[in-house]
Amino acid sequence: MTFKTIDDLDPGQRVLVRLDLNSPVSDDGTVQDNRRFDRHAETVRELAERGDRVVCMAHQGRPGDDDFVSLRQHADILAEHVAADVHFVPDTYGPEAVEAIESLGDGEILLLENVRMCEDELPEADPEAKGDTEFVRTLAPEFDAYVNDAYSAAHREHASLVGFPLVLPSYAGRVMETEYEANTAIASRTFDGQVTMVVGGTKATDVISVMEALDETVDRFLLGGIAGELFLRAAGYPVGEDVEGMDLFDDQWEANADTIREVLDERGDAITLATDLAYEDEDGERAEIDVEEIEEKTQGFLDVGTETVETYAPIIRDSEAVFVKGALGLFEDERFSKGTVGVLEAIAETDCFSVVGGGDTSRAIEMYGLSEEDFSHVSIAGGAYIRALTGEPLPPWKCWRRHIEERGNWRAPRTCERGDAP
Ligand SMILES: Nc1ncnc2c1ncn2[C@@H]1O[C@H](COP(=O)(O)OP(=O)(O)OP(=O)(O)O)[C@@H](O)[C@H]1O
Ligand SMILES: O=C(O)[C@H](O)COP(=O)(O)O
Repeated sequence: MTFKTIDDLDPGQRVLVRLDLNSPVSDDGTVQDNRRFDRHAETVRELAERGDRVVCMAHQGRPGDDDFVSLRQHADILAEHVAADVHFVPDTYGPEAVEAIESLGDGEILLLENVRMCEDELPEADPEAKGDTEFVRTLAPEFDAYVNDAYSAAHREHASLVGFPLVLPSYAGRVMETEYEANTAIASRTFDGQVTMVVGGTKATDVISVMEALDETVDRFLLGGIAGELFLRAAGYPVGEDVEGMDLFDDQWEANADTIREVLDERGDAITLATDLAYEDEDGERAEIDVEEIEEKTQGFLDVGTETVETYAPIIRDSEAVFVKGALGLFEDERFSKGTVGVLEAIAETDCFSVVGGGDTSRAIEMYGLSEEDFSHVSIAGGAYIRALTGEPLPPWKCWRRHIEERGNWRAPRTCERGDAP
C-alpha cells in the first residue's frame, strides 16, 4: 500500500493535522508528558517551518472517564517539544474555533479542543457518515489539506480520522509514515532468516489473535506474561489460573482455551514456553521455580525466570527480525523486570530488524535506560499495532486506498533507517 506524505504537500497551505496526544493523566488532573508529544512534534514543526498554518486536533480520554479532560495542558507540552508557541482554543468547530483558525498566521500552530467533546466525533461509523457530520462540514472549508499523523488512534472510525480524508486532499504525517512502514513489515516484507515474535502482556485475546494471523510468517514465538502462562496451562502445567485476589486468567482461559490448544497443536514446534517462573517470596524478594517443580499454583507468577531468559536470548541473536508484543513480566516492579529487560537487551545488542510495540511494553525501554536507537522502531501504538500485525487495514488507510483509486499520483513512504529497509 502506498500513500501521499507531507513531502507531496506544497508548502504555505492551511493544514488540518490529526495527532494522537492521548496521555496518562494523574489524579490531580495533570497531563503527563510522554513520547507521543515528542514524535508528533516532528510533523508539526516541519509543517510550521515550511510556513503552513498548522491547526491540530486530538483527543484525550473517553467521555465519562477521569482522564477525559481539556487539551489546554497538551498545547503547552506540545509547544515545548516543537520549540514554538502552540495556541489553544477551547472549542473544536464552533465560532470561537473558526475565528481562531482564520486569524492564524503563516507558520503558526493552533490546537483545537478535545475532539471527543463534540458529539459528532464518536461513535464509530463509516467514512461517508462521518464525512457528512457538522464537525467535518464546518471545518473542512477552512483548510487546503488534511494530514493524519494519529497512527495510534487509526483503528477507530471517528470523524477526525475517517471523515476528513473524503473531503480534503489527505497526507500521512511523519509518525503515520514510520509507524505504518515498521509495523506492517512483518506482513509486507520477506526476511532471509528467522522471524521471531515475543508475545506477552496481559491481553491474551489480542496476542493470540496475532499468533493465529502470523502463523505462516513467524518462525518462532517466545512466550511470557499472562498469555505465556495460559499456554503453559494448555501444555498441562498447573499454572495459568487466578489465585485469591487475581482477575487475569480464568476469564481469558475460558474465552481462549480452544484456540490456545489449537495453536499449540498446530505450531507447537514453533512455540517456546518459559521453563521457569518468578514470584515474590515471604521476604518480599524475587524467587524462581522450575515449571516442572510446580505442583499447585498458590501465588502469582510475576515474571519468567533466569533460565528462560537465557534460552530466549540466543534465539533472538539468531533472528533476522524480532517483533515484540507485550511484556514478559510485571516490569514496572524492578524485581520482575528481568524477563522483559533481558529480551529487550538481547534485541538491542543485535543488528536484526526489530519492532517493539504496545503502549505499556515500549515504556520499559525508557524505564530501564535502553536506547530507542538500538531498535528499528519503537511504536507508540497499542490497538493499532495489533491491527497492523494481523494485517487488518486501518480505517484511514481504506480511505487513502480510495484516494489512490480515484486520484492516483501516490507514492511509497520513506524507509526505516535501521535494519534492512522494507
Ligand atoms: N506475569 C504478569 N503478571 C502481571 N502483569 C504482567 C505479567 N506479565 C506482564 N504483565 C504486564 O503486562 C503489561 C503489558 O502488557 P499489555 O497487554 O498491556 O500490552 P501492551 O502491548 O504493552 O499494551 P497496550 O496493548 O495496552 O498498548 C505490563 O504493564 C506488565 O506489567
Ligand atoms: O491511547 C490510545 O491507545 C489511542 O489514543 C486510542 O484511544 P482509545 O482506545 O480511547 O480510542
